[in-house]
Amino acid sequence: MAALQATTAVTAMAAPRPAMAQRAGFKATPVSAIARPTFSRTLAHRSMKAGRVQSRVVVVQAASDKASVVVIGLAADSGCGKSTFMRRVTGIFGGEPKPPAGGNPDSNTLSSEMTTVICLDDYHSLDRNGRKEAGVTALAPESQNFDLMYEQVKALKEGKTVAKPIYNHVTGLLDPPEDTTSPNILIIEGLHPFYDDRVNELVDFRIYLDISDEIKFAWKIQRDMAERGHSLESIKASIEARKPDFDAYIDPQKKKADMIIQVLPTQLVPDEKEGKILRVRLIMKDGMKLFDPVYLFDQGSTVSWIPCGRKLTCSFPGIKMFYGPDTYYGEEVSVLEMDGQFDKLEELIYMESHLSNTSAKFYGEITQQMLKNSAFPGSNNGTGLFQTIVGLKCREVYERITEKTVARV
Ligand SMILES: Nc1ncnc2c1ncn2[C@@H]1O[C@H](COP(=O)(O)OP(=O)(O)OP(=O)(O)O)[C@@H](O)[C@H]1O
Ligand SMILES: O=C(CO)[C@H](O)[C@H](O)COP(=O)(O)O
Repeated sequence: MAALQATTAVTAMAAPRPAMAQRAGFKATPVSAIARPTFSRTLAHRSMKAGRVQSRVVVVQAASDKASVVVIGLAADSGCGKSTFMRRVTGIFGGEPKPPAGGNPDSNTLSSEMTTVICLDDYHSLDRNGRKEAGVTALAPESQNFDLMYEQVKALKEGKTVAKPIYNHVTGLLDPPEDTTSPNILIIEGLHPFYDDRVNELVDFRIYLDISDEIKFAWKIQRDMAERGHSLESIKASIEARKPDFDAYIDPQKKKADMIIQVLPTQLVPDEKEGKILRVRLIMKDGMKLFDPVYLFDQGSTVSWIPCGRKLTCSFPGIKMFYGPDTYYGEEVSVLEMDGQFDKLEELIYMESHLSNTSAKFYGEITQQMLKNSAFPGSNNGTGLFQTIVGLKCREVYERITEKTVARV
């Protein structure tokens, strides 16, 4: 059975974490003033046989003067739009996210000037063959190395460099580790960012993409059948095989999330099963120190709004917005909902002007981001709109924790 065993010994001084900024007392510091780590040396002792990687990884690094690394967690099942979401979020911080230069072409890591996105699939402890032999899915906790995940996310948060394993989705094997340096914003995305309490504690802002079974199925068919040549039966079988572990280990993480984007079939067209028109809900925890929930018209009220008419062009079935307070697993939340889709993306500015607490830095920033990313899936509906708003919230969380100002892009 293939297994990855890695121990990470880290000798470095942890940078102190500043007290959380009070909103009123922000001091603007240019992004260019953010310090980078000064020195890093990695010793990796590896022995590799077919299907088996044993790795002892020692990261030695001098104390970093980095003020604070903000960790954002994104949880979702596979094929639920994490990559698309990440492109929207990282775009808000500027720069083009790229895999590590000159490294493994199958690396799952994407870095830009301010952000690094690591995929938690890299902490699979069993490779594809190992899971097959053990009779477990990739969603099961026994397929993950949570000890290493915790050590490395903690080290990255402390400004250190780590030798992170790579799960190769092409070969299904665990590849030799890649050096990962500490960014300003670390995004951990995957199946289990909030499952292990130690890892969960390190996360500053938790996001969950909750895609209903009907829509997940429609997206899987679209991608795996149309683009990857899989049969309908094999897609159905793969979804069914994953379902018990998804329900047991992935889905419950949404209770721990600060914001949830829930994607459901539309209620505007009876029996619409193709997943083309979506009802999308942004569920936001109330009373959080690091962000304020978005609201429509009047905070705390319950509002239903059909924006279609003279100011917003809508073809059938139109758009219906909803906003109101609710409870979610016993916690107070605010919910913003959009059912339907836009005809003309540039007219989104009309809807944007009725939303408050969006964390936009200027009038029309949401519309500008949506137009910039108009080729991404979901750009004409609530998935793109709410992913963009959550991206702006990521920036707000970063600015509140670090007391730095991110330049507008
Ligand atoms: N908002 C959306 N609207 C419509 N389709 C979408 C949307 N987001 C994703 N999809 C569909 O789902 C597929 C998977 O999206 P994406 O690659 O972003 O997901 P993922 O969670 O990163 O997947 P994986 O973990 O399997 O790599 C896309 O190819 C697209 O067909
Ligand atoms: O759920 C998943 C996370 O994206 C993958 O299925 C898991 O990582 C296993 O990958 P593969 O199917 O390439 O062996």
